[in-house]
Amino acid sequence: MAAFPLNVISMVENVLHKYDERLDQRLDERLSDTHFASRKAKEASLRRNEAAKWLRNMVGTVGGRDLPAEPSEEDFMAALRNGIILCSALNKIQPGAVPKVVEAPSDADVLPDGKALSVYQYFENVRNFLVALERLGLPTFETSDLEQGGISSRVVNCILALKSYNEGKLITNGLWRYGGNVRASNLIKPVMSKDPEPLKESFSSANSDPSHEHCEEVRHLSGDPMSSLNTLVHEFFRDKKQEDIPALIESFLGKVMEEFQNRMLIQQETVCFTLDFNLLSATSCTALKIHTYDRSIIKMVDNEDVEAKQEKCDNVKYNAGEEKERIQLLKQQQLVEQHKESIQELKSMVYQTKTGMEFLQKKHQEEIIHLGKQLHSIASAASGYQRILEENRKLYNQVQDLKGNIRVYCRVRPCHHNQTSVSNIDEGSISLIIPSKNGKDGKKTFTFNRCFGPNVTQAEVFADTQPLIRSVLDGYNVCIFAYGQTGSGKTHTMSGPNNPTEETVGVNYRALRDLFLISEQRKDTIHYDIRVQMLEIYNETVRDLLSTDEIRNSSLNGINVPDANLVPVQSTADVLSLMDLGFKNRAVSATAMNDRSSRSHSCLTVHVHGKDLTSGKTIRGSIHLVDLAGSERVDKSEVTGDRLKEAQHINKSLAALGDVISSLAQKQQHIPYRNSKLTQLLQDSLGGQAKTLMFVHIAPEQDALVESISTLKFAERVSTIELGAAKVNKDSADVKELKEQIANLKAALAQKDEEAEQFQHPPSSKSDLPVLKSQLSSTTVSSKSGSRKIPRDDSASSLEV
Ligand SMILES: Nc1ncnc2c1ncn2[C@@H]1O[C@H](COP(=O)(O)OP(=O)(O)OP(=O)(O)O)[C@@H](O)[C@H]1O
Repeated sequence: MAAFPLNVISMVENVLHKYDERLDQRLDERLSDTHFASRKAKEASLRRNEAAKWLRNMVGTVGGRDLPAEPSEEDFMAALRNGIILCSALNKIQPGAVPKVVEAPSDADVLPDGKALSVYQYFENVRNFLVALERLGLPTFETSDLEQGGISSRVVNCILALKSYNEGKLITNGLWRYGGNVRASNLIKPVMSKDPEPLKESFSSANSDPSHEHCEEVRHLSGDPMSSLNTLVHEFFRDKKQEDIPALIESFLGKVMEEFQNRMLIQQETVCFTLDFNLLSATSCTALKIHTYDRSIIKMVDNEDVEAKQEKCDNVKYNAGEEKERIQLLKQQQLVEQHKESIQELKSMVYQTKTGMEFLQKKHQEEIIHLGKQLHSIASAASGYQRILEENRKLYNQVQDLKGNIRVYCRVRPCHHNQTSVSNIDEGSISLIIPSKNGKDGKKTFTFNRCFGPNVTQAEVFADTQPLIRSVLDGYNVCIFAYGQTGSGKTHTMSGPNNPTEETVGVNYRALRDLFLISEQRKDTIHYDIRVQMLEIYNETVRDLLSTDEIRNSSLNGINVPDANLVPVQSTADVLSLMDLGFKNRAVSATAMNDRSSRSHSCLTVHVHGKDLTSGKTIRGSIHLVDLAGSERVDKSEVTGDRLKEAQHINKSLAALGDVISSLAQKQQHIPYRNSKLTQLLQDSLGGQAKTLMFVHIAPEQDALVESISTLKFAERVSTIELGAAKVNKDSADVKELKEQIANLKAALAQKDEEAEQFQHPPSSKSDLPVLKSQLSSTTVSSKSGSRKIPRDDSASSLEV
């Protein structure tokens, strides 16, 4: 039984070691992170350095080789591998512990195969060292731990235990006990045994160990600190039966493990607490060390002197200071790590934001392109809308053409002073402000085919008139006349201002220019004969403005003034010089209201006779460009005498025009064309199958409001007149042939007349001739002028000039 204790201790250590490993493993699992691993490695290197330092102090240079102060794990193991340093250190502490140390060979002794000697040394020295340690009850290690891949921490633990043993020996003067409460290092790291065999095997091996008695003996002799535990165990098992021992050991170990668990729990809690402050293993070790040292010191107080205690305290404080520095360093490192992590996070946020921005930019670009496309389609839809509006207007005009209504365009000249009576003008309507006595101004709106404001140019006004000019060359009768009170802009529209420029020239000039342009374009297919007539109606008398001589009354041209001069023209310039002549002849006199006011109605008529060069068909068209005299209120114009008479005539003729228009509007049977020369002149254009356009003019000044309203009312009535669809004045080939036959007959008849006159003096049958002449008179073509008289409706009797 006496042989058991050592092996029991060893077994206890094995069990504790296993248990400790399990605890470590659990802790490692809980604390498994890279920081912990690195700190563990640091801790191991510190411990290794501590062991190396102590060995250097103890043995100095061995075999000419110096152990490095801070060796790497590999260097450390290599230095200890031959066991010389270890044995030397142990012999210094416990002289003779290793009786024979195989020294390192000198260079000369080195065998060619140096490895063989090295293995021998290693085996002998290390084995002896471990046996000696075992005898001292100190933790040992496996010989293989000194090899590469061995557990170096066991070796370090062993050396540090030896160091503690030495220190304890010094302090307690040889009474230091390894193990029990005072074995500080055991609390930090439980002692490792070289032999973790199962319990039963340990027993049997312990039983068969022949050296146990010797060990016991040595322990007693050397004052071995294990002796008390051994004695205790020995005493405990002395009276026990052999077969009960395993059960007893197990119960004993159970108690030991319970105690160990409690201690480990404290360690674990300390580690966890330290973890909470992110100061992992270093702090826990430090805390445990301090705690252990403190406990050691407290225990030592009873037996040790104050000096030793003080030294220990200093040691502890020094260690604590070092640990504090280390903790601070770790804290800083951790802060740096945290900052690095934050920077990393920020970087990833910046990257994400950048990516987001790029995505948004891309999306915005796509949206802009999409919007651009939409805008484009809206713009084209808008232009399409404008085009449709324009087409609508044209269609409306075409409908008007088909219905034969007189087209009415309203034009407002610029206001001569600030107060205007016109509130609004848009494309088809004009609104006038109607002041009322109660201060609430009213508004009256009039609708026409087109309305032109004060800023509309001459070209824009003519643009809507242009298609009518083409119609003249296609064989239609067209009448454009300007109506409005005196000074409202009639002459400006029809002729332009005094000394007109290319931009300001009026409808007359533009119409004629177009006529010549189109006739020139068609000259290869149609030959046009264009003649101009210029008349005025002054005080109910029709005057030929193109004749300075007496006006002949001989030509019959299918117009209402057959005897007026019809002057052939080749170009616009010809027409302009004729117009000059006509204006000079026109009766113009100054009035208080408008010093350019013409006191007569003027009418420029262009007759077009076209002959198709291939078919021989002929067409006749004409255009009347009429500038009516201005209506005026006699009382307002302050005229007397002749001027009063002129004004009365003008008003009378305009009233007659109004009557004709209202009769036409009411579709009456009898239309009073004959009531004035003006209505007679315009008869074809008002009631016939012509295309008629009236420019109604408004003076926007407020004092002209009454005239403006009556003018616009009159114009509205005019716009309702249906003329019937316009017809082309075309002669068919048959009619043409008949006309030629008539001409031939006429010539033959004239010839016969002459012959008869020659043979019969005085002719007895002369009375027949007038009858024949009268029968033919309506179809006679003047050989001088080349014009013809077309049979006419009774109501459209010719005007006398
Ligand atoms: N649209 C316009 N733009 C600029 N000036 C204009 C316009 N219409 C008329 N005027 C000017 O107003 C004045 C009167 O115009 P205009 O002589 O044409 O009137 P009118 O109706 O012919 O007069 P009257 O009936 O007495 O002959 C002229 O000086 C003319 O230049």
